[in-house]
Amino acid sequence: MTDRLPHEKGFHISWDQIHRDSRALAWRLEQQGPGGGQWRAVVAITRGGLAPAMIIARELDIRVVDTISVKSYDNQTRAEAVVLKAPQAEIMGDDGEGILVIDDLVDTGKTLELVRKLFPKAHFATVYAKPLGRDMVDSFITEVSQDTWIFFPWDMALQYVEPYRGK
Ligand SMILES: O=P(O)(O)OC[C@H]1O[C@H](OP(=O)(O)OP(=O)(O)O)[C@H](O)[C@@H]1O
Ligand code: HPA
Ligand SMILES: [Mg+2]
Repeated sequence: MTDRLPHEKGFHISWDQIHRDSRALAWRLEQQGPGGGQWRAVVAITRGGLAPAMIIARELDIRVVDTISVKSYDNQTRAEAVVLKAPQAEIMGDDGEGILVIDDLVDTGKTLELVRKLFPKAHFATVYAKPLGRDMVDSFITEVSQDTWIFFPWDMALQYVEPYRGK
């Protein structure tokens, strides 16, 4: 299945912004570990979840960090989500209880739906969320509208722009 979603607006996130928003998410997650204690591990949904997961693991002093690789988009075109690499079975346990699964954003929710099926008791957190996928995530920081495409700093480069008052 593939479908092309219209994205009327762009939301451009700087490194500074994702750092601040990921820290805010870490602080929100601090009290929510199993029994109010420490999370057993952080699992990043690669690739987009890697940078936020690193910041969150650092803030919460979690040293066990693993990844699950899910691919679901080619540029702005959505395709069926597939797991390309699973996290270590000993880390995840039977159902993911006590594990913090981190992604940069939830859009349609298909990626998280797939990971949730595998680890139903994990806690799912994203930095940004769109309305269609919001119910798939347990914690997030900022919501944007469904017709907004979020541009992350790792996908962008600084470049010259002409002055507003041209020649
Ligand atoms: O809620 P959904 O509609 O499933 O979309 C959200 C997912 O899509 C993007 O990943 P992508 O599959 O593009 O891979 P990437 O992280 O490697 O860029 C994003 O990083 C999320 O993981
Ligand atoms: O808005 C988005 N931005 C970047 N990657 C994405 N993957 C799904 N939605 C998005
Ligand atoms: Mg991703």
